[in-house]
Amino acid sequence: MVKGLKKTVALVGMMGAGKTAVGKAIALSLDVPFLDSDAEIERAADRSIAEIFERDGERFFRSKESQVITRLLEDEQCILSTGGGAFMTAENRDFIAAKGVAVWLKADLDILWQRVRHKSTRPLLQTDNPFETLKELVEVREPIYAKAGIVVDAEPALSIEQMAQKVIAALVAHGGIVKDET
Ligand SMILES: Nc1ncnc2c1ncn2[C@@H]1O[C@H](COP(=O)(O)OP(=O)(O)OP(=O)(O)O)[C@@H](O)[C@H]1O
Ligand SMILES: O=C(O)C1=C[C@@H](O)[C@@H](O)[C@H](O)C1
Ligand SMILES: [Mg+2]
Repeated sequence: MVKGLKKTVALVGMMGAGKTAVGKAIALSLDVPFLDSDAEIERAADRSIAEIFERDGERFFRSKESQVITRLLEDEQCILSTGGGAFMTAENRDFIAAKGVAVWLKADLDILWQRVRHKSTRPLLQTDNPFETLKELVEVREPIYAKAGIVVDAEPALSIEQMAQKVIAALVAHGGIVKDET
């Protein structure tokens, strides 16, 4: 049985990659806490991400995001799902590497688009051509996500639970992250 964590696992990757959905399933399976930086920011501000972007702007959101990630990485080991843009900031990447390990859930543009196209909760995609915006974000961000210590490919055929088990297998293969690897 694989249970417990020696260090916090920060899931990084694009909107729709499954950081939140798969992160919850990983935490349940490992019997560790699950935290989501987007949800923590919304809770602290008592407003949705869309409202925060609209009223206070992206800069304000990014500064809250860094604060929340710093705080959560100081707490008990957990599965930490980050927002899609969090890993773009060097300070966030350095802090994640110092306190835990980053896992990039790597999903291709088609999968991402299928998952985000009907949702209006992602302010960065409120453009005239959201598919093109998503494509541009993927192109700019992929080389930076690639700095994560572990990369797990999201195959379209895999369910949330199957993806969770694939990530856990990658954590075990890496060594030094999960507690009981027997
Ligand atoms: N492996 C999967 N199989 C089927 N559906 C999935 C899978 N992974 C995620 N989904 C679905 O895709 C949608 C987006 O996933 P999720 O919210 O977890 O993405 P995210 O990476 O947290 O995005 P964001 O950066 O915007 O928070 C959700 O509806 C989720 O249920
Ligand atoms: O990719 C991004 O920059 C974002 C992703 C979401 O998780 C939220 O953090 C927000 O919508 C910004
Ligand atoms: Mg999420």
